[in-house]
Amino acid sequence: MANKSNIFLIGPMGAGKTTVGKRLADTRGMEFVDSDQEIEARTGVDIAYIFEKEGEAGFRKRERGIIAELTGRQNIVLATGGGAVLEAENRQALSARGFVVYLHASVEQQLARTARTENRPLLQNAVDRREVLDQLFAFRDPLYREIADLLLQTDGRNARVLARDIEDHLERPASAI
Ligand SMILES: Nc1ncnc2c1ncn2[C@@H]1O[C@H](COP(=O)(O)OP(=O)(O)OP(=O)(O)O)[C@@H](O)[C@H]1O
Ligand SMILES: O=C(O)C1=C[C@@H](O)[C@@H](O)[C@H](O)C1
Ligand SMILES: [Mg+2]
Repeated sequence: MANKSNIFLIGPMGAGKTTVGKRLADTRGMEFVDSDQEIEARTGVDIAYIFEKEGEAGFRKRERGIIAELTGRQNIVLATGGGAVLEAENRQALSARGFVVYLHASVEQQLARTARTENRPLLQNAVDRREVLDQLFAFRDPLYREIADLLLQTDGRNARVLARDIEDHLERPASAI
């Protein structure tokens, strides 16, 4: 049976997974974990460096290990990386072990919120960031939807309101979710 004591946030870069996740964990008194930050803390280097040394494949392997471990915990709010849903193994673990919230954002909004590219090597050297975000989104949106228990549009909505929306959904009787 799904462990609904965990809340897993998925969605593209700039959807607000880290920002909303922290806020939600604070208000619910839950532990907040971010898979990107966890990978950096454990390796002692940043994501861009891992991409540079090991390629995207190396990063995905580390991400898979972290997601397998973190989804085994209880009572956490987990903000995942934008590409976590690419791996079938991650999708399976996320959907089986928690309540999955897809934070949706239009490419326009993603673009505005990802001006800082340090932790986003896929955007760092892009000639056309919009085109990259467009392509990633076209491929990944169905994967996010596949495992989402709840989809929230984030365009023009602030993190406080979004965290409260998630809270409201969780307070509803299971049959209404
Ligand atoms: N709902 C929101 N409204 C306005 N700004 C936001 C909102 N959510 C996040 N932001 C801002 O957008 C930027 C990206 O947010 P955040 O890092 O939380 O995204 P993310 O989904 O975790 O991205 P990534 O997949 O790259 O980790 C931050 O500067 C954050 O302050
Ligand atoms: O969308 C992606 O593939 C990524 C998003 C970030 O959260 C990081 O996990 C990394 O930059 C890759
Ligand atoms: Mg994040």
